[in-house]
Amino acid sequence: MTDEFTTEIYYDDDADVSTLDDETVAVLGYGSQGHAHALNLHESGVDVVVGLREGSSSRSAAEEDGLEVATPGDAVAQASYVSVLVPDTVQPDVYEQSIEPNLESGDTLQFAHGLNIHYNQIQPPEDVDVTMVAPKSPGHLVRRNYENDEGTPGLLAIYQDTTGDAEERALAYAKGIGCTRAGVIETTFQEEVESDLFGEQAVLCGGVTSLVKHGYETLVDAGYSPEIAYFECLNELKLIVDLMYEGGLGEMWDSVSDTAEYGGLTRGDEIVDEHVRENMEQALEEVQNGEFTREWILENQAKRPTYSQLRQAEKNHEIEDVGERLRALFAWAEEEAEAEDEESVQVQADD
Ligand SMILES: NC(=O)C1=CN([C@@H]2O[C@H](COP(=O)(O)OP(=O)(O)OC[C@H]3O[C@@H](n4cnc5c(N)ncnc54)[C@H](O)[C@@H]3O)[C@@H](O)[C@H]2O)C=CC1
Ligand SMILES: CC(=O)[C@](C)(O)C(=O)O
Ligand SMILES: [Mg+2]
Ligand SMILES: [Mg+2]
Repeated sequence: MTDEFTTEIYYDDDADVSTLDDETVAVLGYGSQGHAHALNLHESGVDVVVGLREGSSSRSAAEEDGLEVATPGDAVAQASYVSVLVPDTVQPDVYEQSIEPNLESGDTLQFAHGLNIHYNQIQPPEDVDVTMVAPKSPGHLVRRNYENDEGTPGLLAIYQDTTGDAEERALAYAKGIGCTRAGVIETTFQEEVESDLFGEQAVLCGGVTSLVKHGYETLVDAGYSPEIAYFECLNELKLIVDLMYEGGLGEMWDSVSDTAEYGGLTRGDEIVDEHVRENMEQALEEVQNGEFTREWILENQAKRPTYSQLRQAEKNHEIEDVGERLRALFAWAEEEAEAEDEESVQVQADD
């Protein structure tokens, strides 16, 4: 642990996976996060059982990966540590049907995102620990980083500590999935949920795809070739972000030309301007006051009409077609396609 920062950050030396030696961890769900947590914990020496419904297509993937699989209810009954890694929208049902009836006093209920606890969709009994270890990464990279002896930063929060050991056990879990290699920040469920929802909407997923599409469309509508627009606005973004990831904004500015730096510094804030900032504040407010979550819950109750439509429109965007054709011609594309095939056999998230 270090006190150089505004908040506590834990590293490998602060955690001991053997804290979980006498426990069985039930990992419910074998999707993006589920497969990564289950496999990383298993390889860290933790006793893992994966909880999946009979007939779930994830079952064969988990079994082929050498993991023990049971129904969600049986997995919870066997375990003292229950990691809830089914989609946020199904967690309340899974909780009601399979978790609650099989929870015992002193068990731990562990989440990778605090949505259902923070917005009161799951109300656990008072005699269990409720914790969160939330990797700040897509699940597939939690797995890839672990396999490459690297780590993924994560957040840790304790909502309820009845045993007195909640923190120690959550740290052991965080170490087991590889998060303490990169740093685990202590936070609250509220701070994790609000910052995570804001981040994915405004910057990571929503903001960046919108920026890419606007850039692409501006060029193509002005008569430039779709292939050039794709390389300029999508492909090269990864290369630029890699530099920021490695060395901050400064390393990126140092690597690009002075012309790019001057153009970026003068035009960037004119394009992504104060109005965008106001929109971000609005999105944050809708997260904070629960409006976004209410909308998402109702959208699911209505069987996702808006979500399905928007997903389809995104799939149909011209940039997806151009990109697919260009990526297929990358010299290393065959190797990548093979690796992806292997991964998709391993992880079938939607079943
Ligand atoms: N996707 C990501 O990279 C991240 C996800 N999280 C959080 O992790 C949790 C899990 O999210 P993902 O990994 O994206 O989920 P996912 O959508 O990849 O999970 C699918 C898995 O859940 C199982 N499943 C689906 N419906 C089920 C049901 N009714 N009963 C039992 N099992 C069911 C499927 O069989 C599959 O194994 C969520 O709380 C999410 O917010 C946190 C950080 C990043
Ligand atoms: C990958 C991640 O951390 C997200 C964007 O918060 C999520 O998938 O929910
Ligand atoms: Mg996140
Ligand atoms: Mg998220």
